[in-house]
Amino acid sequence: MKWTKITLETTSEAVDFISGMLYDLGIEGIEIEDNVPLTEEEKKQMFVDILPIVNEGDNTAKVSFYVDPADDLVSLLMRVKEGLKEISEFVSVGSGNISISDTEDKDWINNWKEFFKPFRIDDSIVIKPTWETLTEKKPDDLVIEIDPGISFGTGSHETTKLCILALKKYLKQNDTVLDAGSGSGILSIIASKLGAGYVLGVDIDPIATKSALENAQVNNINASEWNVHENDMPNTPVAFATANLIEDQEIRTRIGKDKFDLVVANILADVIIPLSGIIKDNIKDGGLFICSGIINTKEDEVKAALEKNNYKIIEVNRMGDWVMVAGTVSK
Ligand SMILES: C[S@@+](CC[C@H](N)C(=O)[O-])C[C@H]1O[C@@H](n2cnc3c(N)ncnc32)[C@H](O)[C@@H]1O
Repeated sequence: MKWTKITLETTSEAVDFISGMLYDLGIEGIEIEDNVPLTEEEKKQMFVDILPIVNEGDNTAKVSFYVDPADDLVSLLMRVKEGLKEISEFVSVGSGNISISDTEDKDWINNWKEFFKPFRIDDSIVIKPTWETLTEKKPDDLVIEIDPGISFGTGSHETTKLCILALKKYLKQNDTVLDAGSGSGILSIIASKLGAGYVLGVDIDPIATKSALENAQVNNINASEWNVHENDMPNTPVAFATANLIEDQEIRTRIGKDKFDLVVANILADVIIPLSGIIKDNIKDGGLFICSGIINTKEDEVKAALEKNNYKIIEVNRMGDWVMVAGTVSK
């Protein structure tokens, strides 16, 4: 199958905002050609879902992404242009020229693999692509093996890292966990390995739920402690779909009194804001909502939504242009 490749010509300082805007439009697998050299630390943290192609140079950049030619390209490009206009109000977007070309499926589905190498989230959590060999391992390392396929969730994106660090800090042994927008299953798997009693992953994308199941198997997650469900109502907010799943008797029994100890959602600010209100009823008194996928321009909106819904915000953490907010529920 041929894909349509869209390339935006822009500036280095606009790249993160444009990536966030495309991400808000549901576009993943973005490719960046950035003419500002990265530091060694930045290279380590680079978002592998966004392939880094780094040149020395002049502050110009190109952001490319791929769409199915059957999609409504005209509407999408109009939304991209509106997004560029909004971004240009606070940062230079350069020429903003857009070019369109065709490409083969395998070009972008597989070539990112060469950039995805084992890496550390912190001093004890290591993410390893399933096809790589780990050369340096400490005795207490928790090694998670991941093949995200074309789903989101290599662990290298700042939002995933922020969620992993929060899970490590707050998850208690035997907690019941909902991973809303589970993608490759990376957060579900880590929650399970950190001692969760039961984890339910939910994703709108059937390719993601399949990949999450495969990754759970690779990581030897006990099927009785883990489950992933497809949100088969694509136009329904994840919270409503989740509430439906919670009607499932087996799941109700597993999570106990229909409520989770912890909900983690790395989706998008625009999904998290309504989700925070709806999901609160499915979080135990004193339980925790960890949310990320929030570009920094939306931090205040998300915090206001949590406060309005009576969460007590206990932590806000930031990495690059991305934010994680954690709030406890008190009824
Ligand atoms: C940013 S990815 C996060 C993946 C993984 N949890 C991580 O942290 O790397 C967001 C995921 O949410 C899913 N998603 C978006 N909207 C959703 C909805 N309404 N219901 C369920 N999943 C949704 C997407 O398909 C995607 O896999």
